[in-house]
Amino acid sequence: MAAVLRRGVKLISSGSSQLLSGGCKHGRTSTLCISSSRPSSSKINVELDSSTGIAVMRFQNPLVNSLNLDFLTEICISLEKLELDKSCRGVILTSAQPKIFSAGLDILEMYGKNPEHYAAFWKSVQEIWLKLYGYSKITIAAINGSSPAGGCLIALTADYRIMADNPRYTIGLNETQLGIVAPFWFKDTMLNTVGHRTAELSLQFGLMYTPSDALKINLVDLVVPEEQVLSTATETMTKFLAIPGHAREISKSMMRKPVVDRLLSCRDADIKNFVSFISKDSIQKSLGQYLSMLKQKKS
Ligand SMILES: CCCCCCCCC/C=C/C(=O)SCCNC(=O)CCNC(=O)[C@H](O)C(C)(C)COP(=O)(O)OP(=O)(O)OC[C@H]1O[C@@H](n2cnc3c(N)ncnc32)[C@H](O)[C@@H]1OP(=O)(O)O
Repeated sequence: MAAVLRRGVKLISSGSSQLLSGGCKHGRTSTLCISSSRPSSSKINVELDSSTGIAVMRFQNPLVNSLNLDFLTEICISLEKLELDKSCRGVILTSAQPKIFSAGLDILEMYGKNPEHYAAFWKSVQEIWLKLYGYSKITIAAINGSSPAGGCLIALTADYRIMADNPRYTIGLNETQLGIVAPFWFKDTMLNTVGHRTAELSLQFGLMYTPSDALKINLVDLVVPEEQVLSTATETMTKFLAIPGHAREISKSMMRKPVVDRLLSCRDADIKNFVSFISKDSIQKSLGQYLSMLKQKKS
């Protein structure tokens, strides 16, 4: 998978992404950059500081980092590469888009399409969750904007969540507000983070929380001024990295594996369930109304 381009520079190419080691310099540290072979179309940017082993993965899928099939696939491929790369010890997930961490699943992937498309899309949603929730390396979400539904799920898979202290930003699993239902593995991820009662209320009402409220229910671990989100994430990563890696990794797996295994044991059934649910006329109608509401909000 890796090809040596010149001394200290390696290229790993898969799909639309390339991984260059030692190819860029940022300040005093040499970094490893992943960018698209067609830079203008890349939906993520990854920089790995080879001196610390910390990678920063920035989501850059305009306008709002909505998670469509291509974007999910690109994130997954990059995560896989980083997981295989021995020089990477942890990944910080953040956004390059202003004010938005991720708008969640791209509603257009779930609206007005055929069952084959819904199945392929849902498989990629499963894939990203399985990859992130079961990720062997440390992940920290540097939440520098709003993060509804699938965006919240991505943040929830991280080992630690740091959110920008801006009351305009909200985070939560708001699926019921769209007339849809967070599947059991979204629910389990929430439950394992905030506890049963809070998850139950949160899911039924589709609650979105401001950073300070999210902190109160442990949906995020830390709220810091916006300009400090990334530096705090790096400091926190350093603390994680001080723990013997093998022991930390086994502890993480012990907490998460049963939940991961639960989805692994019924992936096909879960896809069938999603396709049948999302194809219902009533659900399509709800999604259509929600999309119109989003558009009207502007006018
Ligand atoms: C039984 C179980 C079985 C399984 C049952 C099924 C389970 C499904 C689980 C679903 C999980 C999800 O993530 S569902 C997705 C939930 N996501 C949301 O509800 C987010 C909705 N969006 C927002 O709240 C806002 O857009 C927000 C992200 C905060 C940004 O606000 P802004 O004012 O900055 O920007 P806006 O003007 O609103 O948005 C900019 C443009 O992006 C579009 N846009 C915004 N969010 C979008 C999205 N998620 N998908 C597509 N497009 C989106 C808008 O329509 C605009 O399009 P133009 O007008 O064309 O420019």
